[in-house]
Amino acid sequence: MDHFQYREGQLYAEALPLTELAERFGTPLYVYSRAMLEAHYQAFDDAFGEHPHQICYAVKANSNLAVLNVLARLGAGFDIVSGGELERVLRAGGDPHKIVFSGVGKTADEMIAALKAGIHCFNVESAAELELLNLVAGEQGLVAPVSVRVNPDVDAQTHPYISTGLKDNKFGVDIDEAPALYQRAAELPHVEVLGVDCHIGSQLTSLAPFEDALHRVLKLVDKLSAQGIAIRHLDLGGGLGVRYRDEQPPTPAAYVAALLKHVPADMPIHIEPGRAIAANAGVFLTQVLYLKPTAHKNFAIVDGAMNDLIRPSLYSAWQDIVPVTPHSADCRHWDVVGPVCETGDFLGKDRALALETGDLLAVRSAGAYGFSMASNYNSRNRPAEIMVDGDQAFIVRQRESYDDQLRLESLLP
Ligand SMILES: Cc1ncc(COP(=O)(O)O)c(C=O)c1O
Ligand SMILES: N[C@@H](CCCC[NH3+])C(=O)O
Repeated sequence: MDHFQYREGQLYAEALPLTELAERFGTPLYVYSRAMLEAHYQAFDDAFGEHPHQICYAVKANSNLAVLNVLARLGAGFDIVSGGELERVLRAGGDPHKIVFSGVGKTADEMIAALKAGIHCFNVESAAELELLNLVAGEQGLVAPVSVRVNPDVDAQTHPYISTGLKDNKFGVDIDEAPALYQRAAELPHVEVLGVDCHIGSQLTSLAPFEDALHRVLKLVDKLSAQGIAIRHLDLGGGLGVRYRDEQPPTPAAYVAALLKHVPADMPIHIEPGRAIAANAGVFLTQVLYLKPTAHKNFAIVDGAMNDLIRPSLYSAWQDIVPVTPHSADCRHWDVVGPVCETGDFLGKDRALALETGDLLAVRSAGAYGFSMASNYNSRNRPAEIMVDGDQAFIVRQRESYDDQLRLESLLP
């Protein structure tokens, strides 16, 4: 259910009008719906039924502590890719035993922190990483639980920047080379083989690539079993897409059903959804500063920019932009652009909107890869983040101040 709905001519977040949130907290502003985060998580969890599983929310999608905490309370695990994400999960009350650690460039320090925290599994992405992990774990007097992230060479049919399961991509270990690496892992004293991991890309809108990848993973599991290496879980990654415009991604239920069709009933499955949990649970609220109609194009200059929400600039991603209080000023086509000094600074192009200066706009589907990819480019303070829960709104991250931005810098003596 969409909890960003119009009521009496105003867009609401759950039981609160967005106009009220803009007044109280200012713009630009990220607004999340707790009910939607929970419902999206629950949809995955319910879909597994009795099948043993762990949903490891991909922290990179939205790493706000309150978001992580809401999910941790539901029993979520977490997929992390850095020491910073580990720290966030721990501070948000996440269970370290439900953390999987992905990423091609884990440092020794990050490995140590994760080992000490007692994470569930390292998703190892290269032979060199496996050797370092073994060494580091040995030095700590510990054994590192591992899966090898395999690259199955499957085309995820998504934007080339967010495809990860092709031979050309930097991620994972060529699936044909995986048996040898597992053999090596089995021989190393300070790693213990737990599972196989695979993540082929993000914003997938059909099931076929997931199923292709799964077939290849299951073949590998058989091969490994013949080698005497038992696999105790499958981590099938994240990547389920969402509807930004007119995409029709499979539901979590259909996605999970497609996986379960192929996997033996006693084989635990981990998945790492990020976007499908967070994207549509958030909006990015921005206010029109100036209208600049020209002979060729109409520009609506808003107070939110590419530093706050970079997906449109980075991937030419389309996100819906809707008026918070629709009115009947004359409707034109606008490029909705920010104050940043880059031609590529836009939130949307050629949008049919009736606009007046001071209007509030909501960029939909902004809960994932929104704030988590924000920067201070042009020395702009990053926006505040608000979590709405029914008729209550909580500041879950304050708006940055100039002092916040400059705290770590200093002049020469
Ligand atoms: C290893 C890994 N797991 C999970 C995810 C989450 O992907 P998504 O947000 O598309 O579900 C990503 C990002 O693509 C990833 O790299
Ligand atoms: N950041 C990307 C997705 C990359 C997923 C991370 N592996 C997006 O906004 O769509």
